[in-house]
Amino acid sequence: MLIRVDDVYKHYMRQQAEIEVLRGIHMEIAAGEMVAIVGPSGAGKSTLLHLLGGLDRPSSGTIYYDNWALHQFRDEELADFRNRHIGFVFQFHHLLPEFSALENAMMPALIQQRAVHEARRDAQQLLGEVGLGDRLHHRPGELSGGEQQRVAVVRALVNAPDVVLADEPTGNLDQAMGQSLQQLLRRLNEELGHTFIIVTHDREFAAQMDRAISLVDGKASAV
Ligand SMILES: Nc1ncnc2c1ncn2[C@@H]1O[C@H](COP(=O)(O)OP(=O)(O)OP(=O)(O)O)[C@@H](O)[C@H]1O
Repeated sequence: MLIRVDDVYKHYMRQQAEIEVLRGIHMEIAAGEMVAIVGPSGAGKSTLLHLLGGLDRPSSGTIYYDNWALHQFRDEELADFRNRHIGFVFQFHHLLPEFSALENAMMPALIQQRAVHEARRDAQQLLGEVGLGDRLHHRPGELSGGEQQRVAVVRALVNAPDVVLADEPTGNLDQAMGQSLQQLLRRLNEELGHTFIIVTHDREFAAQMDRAISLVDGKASAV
């Protein structure tokens, strides 16, 4: 699925003053690409990722997924679109503490009202692929940070989304765990062919991807 961002602006109101965070973003991302979004703190990287994921709406401009313009969807349609086509991985993985790794990973499939046995099969297979085949019934509190982050990656992939959006997925991991997660994301991109858009401060990680887009002063440019 081709993603096209056309002249997107985003401003926030703060203490009655308008701050313009994104000022006319243009970009295109092809199916299967793995793209880094880099830029200084406060540049609007997370803001852009939220807009791409339909978690928030631009102040003006349009985001297209193939021929669908996100702004044409009503809120509930957007939520459904998100659940079908987009997987999210955040820095703090937001796993549900009362549920096992397997149950957490199945959650988006159950929300999509897929059959429980299918959800379980897909989540279990992906957990095996990320090396957690023997951790299925552990709760998040019984897993290491890197293991929790891998569960969050599986949860993002379980509905076979077209696009995976990740916001600093390695941000709270130590170096070794961060690197192993980077390699895992790269391998999943190559093997499964999902499009990955990843906000990262890590230059080495950005350099491993197909390309990087830099956000500075509210505008995007190729690195
Ligand atoms: N909901 C909001 N209301 C008001 N201002 C906001 C809101 N969300 C973000 N901002 C502001 O927009 C700017 C961009 O924030 P954003 O989180 O997108 O930056 P970032 O590039 O992801 O930064 P970092 O690398 O530090 O995470 C910041 O100045 C931030 O304070």
